[in-house]
Amino acid sequence: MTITLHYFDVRGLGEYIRLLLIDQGIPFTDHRFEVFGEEWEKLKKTMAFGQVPCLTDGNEEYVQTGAIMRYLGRKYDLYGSNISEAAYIDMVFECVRDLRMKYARYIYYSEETKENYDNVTLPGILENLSKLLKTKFVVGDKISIADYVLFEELDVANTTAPGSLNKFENLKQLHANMSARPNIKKYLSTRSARINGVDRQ
Ligand SMILES: N[C@@H](CCC(=O)N[C@@H](CS)C(=O)NCC(=O)O)C(=O)O
Repeated sequence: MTITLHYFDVRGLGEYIRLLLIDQGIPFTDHRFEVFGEEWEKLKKTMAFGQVPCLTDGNEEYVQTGAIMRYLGRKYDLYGSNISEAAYIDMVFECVRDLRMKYARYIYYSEETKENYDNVTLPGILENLSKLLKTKFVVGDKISIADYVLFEELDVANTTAPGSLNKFENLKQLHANMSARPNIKKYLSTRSARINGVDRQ
């Protein structure tokens, strides 16, 4: 079965999925297209909710980032060992999604100033995430879908607000651990994609 990820040529929500597939050494086609370009306008009409990311696996087609990540998590054993671990993974996952939502509101709709985002919103959520991260990975020493989303958002924070992780030793350590994983390290060394669909970060 061939897996294809359809997403814009930016990191955005698609990057969580790319990181998981790359880290796990799962072959896939990384189908990228220009943000709001001609190809997208055609593709949009075929998408269940008119949005991406979209993952096809054989004849099946999945949309909604959380659904795709959980599908891959279940398929490749990256979703904890029991329902309690899965719930913890979901807690972190949803907290990270809240952070992305705040970032999106700030970057796309200017709902807050950069100063407020960097000094109040971002550190507030990082503090919550730091409290949730008690072990090497989100659940013990086994990687899960939550580690990929957390890593991506920490990396975004580290780029858009340099130094923002400094107060949170465990988040910094997770960022370092994830960056050092061989497949991720190789990918990061060549990645040039923008973080989002607009020109500022
Ligand atoms: N709830 C969806 C949101 C997906 C979403 O907002 N996709 C954006 C890109 S990140 C999109 O497709 N925008 C283009 C459009 O709406 O035309 C998810 O989590 O996947």
